[in-house]
Amino acid sequence: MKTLRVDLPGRAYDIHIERGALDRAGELCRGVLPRCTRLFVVTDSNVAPLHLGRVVKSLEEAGFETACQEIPAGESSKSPAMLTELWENMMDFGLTRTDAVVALGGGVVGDLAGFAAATILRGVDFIQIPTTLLAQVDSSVGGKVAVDLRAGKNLAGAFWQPKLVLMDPEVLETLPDGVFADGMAEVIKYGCIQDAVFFDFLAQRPSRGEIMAEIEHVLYTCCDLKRSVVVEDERDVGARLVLNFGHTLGHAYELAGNYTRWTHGQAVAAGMVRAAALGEKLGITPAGTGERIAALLKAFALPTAIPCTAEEYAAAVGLDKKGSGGDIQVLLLEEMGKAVPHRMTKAALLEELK
Ligand SMILES: NC(=O)c1ccc[n+]([C@@H]2O[C@H](COP(=O)([O-])OP(=O)(O)OC[C@H]3O[C@@H](n4cnc5c(N)ncnc54)[C@H](O)[C@@H]3O)[C@@H](O)[C@H]2O)c1
Ligand SMILES: O=C(O)C(=O)C[C@@H](O)[C@H](O)[C@H](O)COP(=O)(O)O
Ligand SMILES: [Zn+2]
Repeated sequence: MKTLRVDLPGRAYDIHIERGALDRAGELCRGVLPRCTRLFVVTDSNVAPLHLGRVVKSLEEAGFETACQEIPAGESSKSPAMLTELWENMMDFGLTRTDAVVALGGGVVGDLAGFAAATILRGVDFIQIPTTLLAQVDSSVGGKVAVDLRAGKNLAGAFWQPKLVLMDPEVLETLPDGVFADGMAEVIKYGCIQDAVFFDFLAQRPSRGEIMAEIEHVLYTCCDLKRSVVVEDERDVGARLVLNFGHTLGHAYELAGNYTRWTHGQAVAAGMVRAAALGEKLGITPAGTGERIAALLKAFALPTAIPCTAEEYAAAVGLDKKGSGGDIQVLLLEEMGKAVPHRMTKAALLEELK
């Protein structure tokens, strides 16, 4: 069992990593929600049959009254329409300001349920129980919650920190290989942006079996890296920007695939390789860095290039939250393990991407 503290003033919380933790969800939630009587649990159609029963049993044994909403699995559920449905069902359940929302699932469930928690009754407590590798190493930590709009990804959202992140590495055993690989894209991202030693550690373990043999170390390392930047810059204006490495172009690839062709992890994988190539061309990233990243991504069958038109790049660059006016901050690697924001005009970036 390992615990990390996200030490934000007034909003500090633990990331609890423990095999079998799903069966302790009740007592662990009770520890951070002493006055709560009702829990509204959001999960999806794949996770519900696999893991929901154990969680609800444990929550009810700890004295919580529960209601569960199972959303259809997939990115299309991260929508304003689904958010409205959640709000209405929360009120029908009788949720009050001292009650809470539980997100049991991957990044889609976490982002959607988290935004519902941030907004219902002007904000109620929220617990993250991430069940994908991506959600465990990235989306459940740091409080970015959102839904997608027609125009693009994560365009309506909030910063709303959970009261607890409870992760059970055993739930990763039921993941399809492709979903495990999506998580590896964000795992590899941490090596690229913050920790060259961790990148080498991953490069020496280029398979699901080898990563799972060290899973507690992997989860702890990624969450610790994310925790460190979130504590420094919760609102994503400085240090936290590094977590967006590969995402400006990644969001363009998700858009190019109409949010169905490519998963977030796949799009980020190709986005990191393209960003490394851009950095190499601009003389900021050491030659050969993109190849090293691509080789590791390929070991997990992740794409290293995704077709995208100039219009799709322009649309995504225009919506990127790191942009203001005609400028954008692109994350580039100064060296393996060190990402830096690089300010350039949107026009110059689009020219480079041609
Ligand atoms: N908030 C953040 O900081 C942040 C960070 C990274 C990504 N994201 C968002 O996260 C989303 C992607 O998350 P994701 O990759 O977890 O996708 P996802 O939530 O769609 O989950 C992927 C698939 O795995 C299934 N699944 C989940 N847990 C399972 C389990 N234990 N066993 C079997 N199947 C399981 C799901 O039903 C789904 O079909 C994107 O919307 C992305 O924008 C947010
Ligand atoms: O937590 C962060 O900060 C991140 O940027 C993590 C990313 O992996 C994640 O995909 C995030 O949702 C992207 O946010 P956005 O601000 O680019 O919408
Ligand atoms: Zn991401």
